[in-house]
Amino acid sequence: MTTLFQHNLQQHLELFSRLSVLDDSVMGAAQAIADCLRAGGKLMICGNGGSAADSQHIAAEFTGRFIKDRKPLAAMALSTDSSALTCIGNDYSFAEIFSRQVAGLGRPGDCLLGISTSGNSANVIRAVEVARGMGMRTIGLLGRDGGKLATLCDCAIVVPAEVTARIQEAHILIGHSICGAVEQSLGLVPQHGEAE
Ligand SMILES: O=C(CO)[C@@H](O)[C@H](O)[C@H](O)[C@H](O)COP(=O)(O)O
Ligand SMILES: [Zn+2]
Repeated sequence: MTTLFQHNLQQHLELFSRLSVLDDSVMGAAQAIADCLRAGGKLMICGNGGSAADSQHIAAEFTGRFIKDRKPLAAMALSTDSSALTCIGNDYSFAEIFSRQVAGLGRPGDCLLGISTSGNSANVIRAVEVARGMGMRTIGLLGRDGGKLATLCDCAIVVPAEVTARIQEAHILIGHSICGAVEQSLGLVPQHGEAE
């Protein structure tokens, strides 16, 4: 009888063994973000629950540091301001908690990264709709069949799995990879494999 941990580990390893199919979409997303930052734009990130945590984790890799010391990069999570979230959720609707921040803080040329394992969270969908209307680039970090966000986003990264926890584990690998690839594209760190 395998333990729950062994079961989860097998699922995780099986999924991760298939993730190289996402190489083009992950590197395409990194290129879009690097181009945005190079032009003076910023990256906004949103998601619910575990994906809210992933949003702030990834944003902090940009503004703080990832692996090596380098200049801060412009990124922000839209899941962290409890006053904005409760005001917008209370006075408007929960579906608007991210979109209203995008409308207030976003600028044409900025990027929005929406994280959703189902691809169907209404507040992430609204944020992407508003961002698109403002001339921002939109990237979906998704799972399952990608949901509604798969067709709505300029770039969709759809983790081919059904279990929310496994999808989230893949999302953070992808988030780290995007951050590293952006640093490389901006010339802030050596290319991987180069002597350091
Ligand atoms: O972390 C987990 C489950 O692993 C949960 O908090 C999960 O993120 C929440 O149920 C979210 O509301 C799910 O939303 P989404 O990924 O479908 O957009
Ligand atoms: Zn989780």
